[in-house]
Amino acid sequence: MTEFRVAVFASHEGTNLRALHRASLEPGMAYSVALILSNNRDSGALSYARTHAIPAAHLSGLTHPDPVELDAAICALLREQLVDLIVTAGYLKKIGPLTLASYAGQIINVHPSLLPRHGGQGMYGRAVHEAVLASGDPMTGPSVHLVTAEYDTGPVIARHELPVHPDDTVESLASRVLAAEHDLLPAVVQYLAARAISRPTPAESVSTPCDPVGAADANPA
Ligand SMILES: Nc1nc2c(c(=O)[nH]1)N[C@@H](CN(C=O)c1ccc(C(=O)N[C@@H](CCC(=O)O)C(=O)O)cc1)CN2
Ligand SMILES: NCC(=O)N[C@@H]1O[C@H](COP(=O)([O-])[O-])[C@@H](O)[C@H]1O
Repeated sequence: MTEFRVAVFASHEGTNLRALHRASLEPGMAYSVALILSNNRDSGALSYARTHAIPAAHLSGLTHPDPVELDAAICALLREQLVDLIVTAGYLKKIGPLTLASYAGQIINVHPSLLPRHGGQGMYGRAVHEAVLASGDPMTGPSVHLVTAEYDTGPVIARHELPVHPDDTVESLASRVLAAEHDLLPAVVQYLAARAISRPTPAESVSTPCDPVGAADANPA
């Protein structure tokens, strides 16, 4: 493998996407941001893609009302773009079973709390920091984890622990955690890219097809 191609999924501003892309341009970095995908056609993430000439797509319930077809379209685009790793960063929709099966072990997410605390359905953005403050936790910080079927339940790959200050607000906590995400996520992606490039791909390894039959065959029940 000579190039490690990363797809970034974002729903709104995409500050993590920008940090990942900026980091990828530094000397010695082993990955490139090859595709940006958003479920929000007005997102800052798609604006960033346009201004930086990064291939991008809006795929959502608007473009594909049927969730199964949306899942298949996302998976097919990833295969077409020869993506090696998917990063969800501020992406607020569930990755579907077809894409999960086709990219098992190749999808990571950044979450703004120390998982497994304060994750799951409804736990995104402000709600996470509100939960941290309400719990009285002395520590918080971003987690990067493998993406599995249910929200925020995959194995944690890395975390960055930060103290919660007595005078912290949702805004001050969000700002400090987000800044830590912008360092942690590129470091994790760089590690995964360098590891993949250092390991020759076994000749017999094949990508798992996106079609339901192919995916099922590849991962028999
Ligand atoms: N299959 C998976 N998909 C995704 C995961 C995951 O772990 N498995 N992580 C999320 C990111 N995330 C937390 O890090 C997260 C995002 C969104 C939600 C949520 O409750 N979303 C709402 C819809 C919100 C909206 O449409 O504006 C919902 O599903 O009701 C929870 C956690 C990315 N995908
Ligand atoms: N559970 C998902 C979640 O809360 N994701 C969070 O969305 C924020 C915005 O990201 P962005 O600035 O990169 O768009 C980030 O803090 C990210 O951890």
